[in-house]
Amino acid sequence: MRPNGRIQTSIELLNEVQESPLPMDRVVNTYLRARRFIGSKDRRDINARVYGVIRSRCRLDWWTTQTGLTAGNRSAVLAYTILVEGMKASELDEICNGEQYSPEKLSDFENEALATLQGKTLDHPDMSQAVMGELPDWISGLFEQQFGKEQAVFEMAALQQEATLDLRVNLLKGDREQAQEFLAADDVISEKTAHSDWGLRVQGRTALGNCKAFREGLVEVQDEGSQLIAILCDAKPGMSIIDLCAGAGGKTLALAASLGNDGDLVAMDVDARRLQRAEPRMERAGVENVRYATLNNDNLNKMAKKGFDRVLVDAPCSGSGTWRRQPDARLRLTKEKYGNYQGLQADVLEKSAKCVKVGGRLIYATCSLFNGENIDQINTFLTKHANYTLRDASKLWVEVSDVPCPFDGEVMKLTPAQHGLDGFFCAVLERTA
Ligand SMILES: C[S@@+](CC[C@H](N)C(=O)[O-])C[C@H]1O[C@@H](n2cnc3c(N)ncnc32)[C@H](O)[C@@H]1O
Repeated sequence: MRPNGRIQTSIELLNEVQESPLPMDRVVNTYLRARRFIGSKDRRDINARVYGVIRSRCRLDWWTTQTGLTAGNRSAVLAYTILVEGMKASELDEICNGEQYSPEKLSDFENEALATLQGKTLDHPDMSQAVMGELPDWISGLFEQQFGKEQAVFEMAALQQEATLDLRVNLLKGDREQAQEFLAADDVISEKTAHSDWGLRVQGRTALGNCKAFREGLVEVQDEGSQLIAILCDAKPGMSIIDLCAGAGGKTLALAASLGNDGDLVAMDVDARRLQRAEPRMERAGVENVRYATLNNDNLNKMAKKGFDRVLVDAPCSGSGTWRRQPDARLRLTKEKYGNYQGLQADVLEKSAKCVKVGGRLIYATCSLFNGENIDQINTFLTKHANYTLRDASKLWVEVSDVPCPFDGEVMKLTPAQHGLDGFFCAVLERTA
């Protein structure tokens, strides 16, 4: 592929990402899978540009607006080639020749505007905090409210970094030392994670599908922060547990390992297709005691009759804590969607309350950084449910792990800037009557 073909493909791919309701990584994979003729070097180039543009989209739009260009995928990619890739404006003009597979020829206006970007850097001192933080204004405002002006800058910057690749070792199949050996045999170097004693952090990027440790279920991909939520569930062999928003089973797998295949584990979700994706993962991991149930009133009533030791509510949320991994998600979140998530969270918390037995625990978690989805939900719940009490999570931590507690206070709040992990929230409530 020639450079102009790569640039045009990047523009087309960004158009597809914009039009699809699916997460960016799925759109990119589907697009490239359908075009096997695109070679590996071209793929790497296109991938790097497409993700680079999304990660710097607010700053690129700031620049294109300054120059009078219409903000859009074409302008953003063209500006990116100059501001980030260091291409000369004259070279860009030459290669955008309008021939087959090339971007449309640059207009005189585009040409002049793009030429003014040459020699400039992506960052500019006149950019607002929101633009520098690569967030829409209203979300930048939420960060400021939440963390204060100074810390908000660090949190927003941390969300722009690439996330690490963390694995959870499946204790049903082996331990961390064994997993490290297996991975090393496939040239994957890892180190033990600091806070989760089930975790390994992989150096660099790797195709895990080629590793025996992954294929045989000894390791699963799971951010260390997400592992800490499973640790706080304090699941023990023989317990009964519902994972109420199990999705494709990330946390169910961790809970299953704690149960050691002894106990009753129910994976529920409103989305039956997501639950189906959990099944092969459970099989690979050697999990034998999980049952699946759609999250509906009938099934909830059945679960309520039984009463469970633990109910994990890994609630649907804005996902703001995971924006290092999904840089497109921050551009897709609207005020309306954010409000809807809060409604869903209150609803699912309410539903879960009746499934916990007296003395049992309700564990509420999100991968959001915002109080509106986190502590505010817990406070509202507690005002309505006098039979629940908040257990101090940092004290509980000492009972469940030998590793020093990675957070302070009654609830777990992890942030990319403070912990180097995805952002997570977790509160443990105990049913007293
Ligand atoms: C954060 S994800 C769960 C991730 C999963 N626990 C894991 O560790 O891989 C939230 C899940 O909540 C489910 N969910 C539950 N109730 C929902 C509702 N009312 N509307 C939308 N999604 C809901 C979604 O289908 C989604 O799978």
